[in-house]
Amino acid sequence: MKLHRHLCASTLELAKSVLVNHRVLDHELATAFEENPKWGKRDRSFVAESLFEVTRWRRAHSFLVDSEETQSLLCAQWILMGYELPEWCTYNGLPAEDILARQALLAEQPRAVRQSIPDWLDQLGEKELGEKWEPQLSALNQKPSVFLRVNTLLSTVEDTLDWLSEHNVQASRIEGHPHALALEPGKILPKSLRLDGRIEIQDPSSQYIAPLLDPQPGQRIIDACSGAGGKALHLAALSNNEARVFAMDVDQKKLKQLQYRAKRARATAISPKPITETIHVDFADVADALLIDSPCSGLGTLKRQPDLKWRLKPSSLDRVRSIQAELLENYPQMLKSGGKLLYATCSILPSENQDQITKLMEKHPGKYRLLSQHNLLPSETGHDGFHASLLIKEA
Ligand SMILES: C[S@@+](CC[C@H](N)C(=O)[O-])C[C@H]1O[C@@H](n2cnc3c(N)ncnc32)[C@H](O)[C@@H]1O
Repeated sequence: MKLHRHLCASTLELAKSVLVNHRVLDHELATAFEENPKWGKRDRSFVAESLFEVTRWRRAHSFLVDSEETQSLLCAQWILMGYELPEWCTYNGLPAEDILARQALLAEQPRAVRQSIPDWLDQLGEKELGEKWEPQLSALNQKPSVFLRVNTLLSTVEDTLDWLSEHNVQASRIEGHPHALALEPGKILPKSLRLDGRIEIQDPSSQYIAPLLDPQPGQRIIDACSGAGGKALHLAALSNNEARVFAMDVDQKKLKQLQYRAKRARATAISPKPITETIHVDFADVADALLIDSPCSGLGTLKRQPDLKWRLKPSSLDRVRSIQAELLENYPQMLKSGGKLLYATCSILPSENQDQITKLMEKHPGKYRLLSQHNLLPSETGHDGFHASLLIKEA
C-alpha cells in the first residue's frame, strides 16, 4: 500500500494539534474534512483511522518506536497499518523492522504502557476498580462501531432496517436494546441518512438510560443536563410525545442544536430551557421525573474519544466530582415528592457514580430511597461505559 504525501502531511498537522496542543480530536477532524472537500471516502478514512489509532495507542507506539515525537508515532502507526514508508517519510526513531519486532516485547511492559494510558489515570483506575480495571482498558482500546437508535415517533425498527438496506447500509438488532441497531464494523453512515429524523446515532449504553425513568403520558420530565438532546429525544419518543420534557443546559449552543434535532425528529414534547441561577427555584416541585445526566470524566467513552485520556488531569476530575455533588444537591428541588430522580454519567469510576449517591443519601437521611443502580461496564457489554442510579424523592 502506498502513502500519499499530502494526506500524510495533513494527518501530521492534525496529530500535532491533538497530541501536542491538546485540541479535541472530533472537532479537528470535522474541520479538516470541511476544509478539504476534495478528499474522497478512502482519503477520509485513512486520515481518520491514522489519527484515532495514533491517539489511542500513543504511549504503546512511543515504546515501539522509542520516541515521543508525533511524526515518529504516526510512522509507527502507518507501519502497523501495513504501509511501506517512502523515502520522504523520515522520522527520529527505530526502523520499521525493529518496530514490528518490539511488538512482542509490549506484553512485558507495565500496564500503563501496554494499554496506553497516563500513569496517574492507571493508578486511579486500579484504586477504584481493582481487578476490573484492566478489562475496561482492553475494551476501551477497541475501535468503536456505529450504533443507531430508531426514532419510534417516525418509524419502526422493521421499517428502518428496510430503509437502511435500500440505501445499501446493513444493520442488525441488538439483544436487550429494543430500538438499537448496529452497523457493520467499520461502516459509516452517509450524511443524508444521518440527518434523517428516523434515526439518531446513540450508543446502546446511552439508550439504556432514558427507559429507566419509564416516562408516562401527562408527566412533566426535566432533563437538567440535556446537552444536544441524546436522552431528551429518547424520553420524548418513549412517551410518544405525550409527556412534557423540559430540556435544560448551561450551554446555549447545545440547546440550539437540540431544537434543530427535535424538529427533525418531530419530538414536539421537548421544551428547551436555558439554565439560570434561579432555575431550581423557578421550577421547584414541578417535575414527576428528573434526569441528571451529569458532566463527568467521560472515561466510559474512551473508545470514541481516545484524546480524552491525554487531556484529563487529576484537577479536572476533582472539578467534575464537585459539579456532580452540586447538581445532586440543587436540582432535585425541581422534583415533586414521590418523583423519580435518575443520576447518570458516562464514567466507569465509582467516585463519580455510586459514591456520589451514597454521599447524597448520607447527607439527607430519609430524603431519598434507592430503587436501582446500574454499572454498565465496557468489558461486559462491549459498548460505552455508563452508570445510572434511580431514586425516589421521599420528602
Ligand atoms: C453528559 S453531557 C449531557 C449529554 C446529554 N444528556 C445527551 O444525552 O446527549 C453533560 C451536559 O451538562 C451540561 N452542564 C454542565 N454544567 C451544567 C450545569 N451546572 N447545569 C446543567 N447542565 C450543565 C453540559 O453543557 C453538557 O451538555
